[in-house]
Amino acid sequence: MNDVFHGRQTGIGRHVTGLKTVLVGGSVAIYWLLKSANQWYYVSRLGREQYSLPPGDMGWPLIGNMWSFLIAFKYGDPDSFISNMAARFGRTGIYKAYMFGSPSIIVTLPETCKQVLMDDERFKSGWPKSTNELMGRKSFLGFAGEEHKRLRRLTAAPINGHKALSMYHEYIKEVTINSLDELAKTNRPIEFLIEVKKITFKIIMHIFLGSEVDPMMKTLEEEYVNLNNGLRAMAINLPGFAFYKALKARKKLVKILQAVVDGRRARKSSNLSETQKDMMELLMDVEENSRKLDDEEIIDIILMYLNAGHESSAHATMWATLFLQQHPECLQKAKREQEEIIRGRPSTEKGLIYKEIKQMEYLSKVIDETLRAVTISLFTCREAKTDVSINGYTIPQGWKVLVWFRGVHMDPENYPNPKDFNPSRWEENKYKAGTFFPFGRGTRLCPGSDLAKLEIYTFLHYFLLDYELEPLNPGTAVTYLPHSTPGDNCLAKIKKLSTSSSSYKKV
Ligand code: HEM
Repeated sequence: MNDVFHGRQTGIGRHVTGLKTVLVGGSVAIYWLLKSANQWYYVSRLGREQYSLPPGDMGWPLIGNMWSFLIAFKYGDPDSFISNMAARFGRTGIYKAYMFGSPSIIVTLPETCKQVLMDDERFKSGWPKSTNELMGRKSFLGFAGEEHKRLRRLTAAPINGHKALSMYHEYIKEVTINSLDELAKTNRPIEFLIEVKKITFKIIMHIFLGSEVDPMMKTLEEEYVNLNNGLRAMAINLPGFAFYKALKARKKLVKILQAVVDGRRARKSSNLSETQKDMMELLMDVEENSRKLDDEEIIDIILMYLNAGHESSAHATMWATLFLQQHPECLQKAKREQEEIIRGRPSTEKGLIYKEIKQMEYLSKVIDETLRAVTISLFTCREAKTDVSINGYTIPQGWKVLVWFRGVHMDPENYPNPKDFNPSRWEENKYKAGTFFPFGRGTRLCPGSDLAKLEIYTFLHYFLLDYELEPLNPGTAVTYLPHSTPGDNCLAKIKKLSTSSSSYKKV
């Protein structure tokens, strides 16, 4: 009996084991099929080129590698996204992946990044359609070749060079001094990042639109927040989604800017001298080969510049201040340098002189180290115009190329102990040349880099001499998307030092 029972049980057991094997085998097969589907779909149709693709893994259907990307950047160590690829596929510095809805090649070695950024013959801008839609079809973000060059030439000159920058410097000082004074007077906790954003927004508005939009500053700022949120969201144009809100914000911003253009055209000729003209005025005056820029061009270019020109500078300024607060020995060194500058200043001068910035050797290392450690633009995006061979690997035509600046800046081969904030790594002969890309490279090199640095130097000069940052939640977790940001936006008190020494007058 026992044997019969036992025998029957063994029979059922065999069935169960068989079923289990089928289920496990089936799951493995489904897992394998799903895991290979993307790779199979995008790679197999390349023909012979597939055999020279870089190593990598194209992730799951539709989402590709976005899970690993989001998990690393939202819940773990952001740099594990690239270091895991290096661990799995070797330190080739070039990997195939599927990112942001496109088959992509990620490049992380300095030489490879440079090769891509410097080659306009074979690569073009690769931002998704949604980004171009939000920035405007006539902003030059999506343009290539001669048209890109022309619009760059027209717009980069007025915000670069000694003459333009020394003129803007006066306004930057005024806004910085007054804003810091007000922040210290509130004597209550403020979100430091948000307050710095207000400063950089005011500055960029002034440079591009003069004082005309001052009464609308708050509305413009709010609409820019919505526009920015949409730039990093899925392009779903349905109520409730960030992209939908961003398109609405764009419409409002265009309406405001159009009203400014109309007002100026109605006033016909302004009496402003060339140096007093803001960017809108300059763009309205441009005439090349008897062709003037139309309203849509002027508005899209300004809209793009205003967007690119305030958030990034604000993050850099906030992080430099916070890093110094967290590293007292660097803070003291930076402070001593500013005090030294003041001591050498003629008594007739009341505030920071533009040319004194050249004397801020240590502060320049602090700023470079901040730009490296934070890498405000994580990556940029290009698209291969044709099949391109790099380091023996093929980048197929039409694939996106993600130039992963953060990967370069956080690679211990380029920067030992990359997570440490260490301005002294920028001392002569200590760093590896060609490994620093805070503002990109090539024809799309950031046209606002000098202006951004001027804002940061000016802010730090006054801050170091006269103020102290007291974060209320030191050690608060950092979020990494879209930019590295303290979770509490750096909730802090700004205190005026009793030894305040900048010798400025409130403007
Ligand atoms: C710390 C602050 C800033 C950082 C880290 C930064 C970073 C960058 C980077 C990496 C690029 C190159 C993108 C590419 O290669 O595709 C870029 C482009 C650009 N930046 Fe900046 N930027 C900053 C401030 C500014 C400011 C203040 C302005 C405006 C006055 C500005 C305007 C632009 C524009 C218009 C482009 C597009 C250039 C083109 O496509 O030709 N940026 N920026």
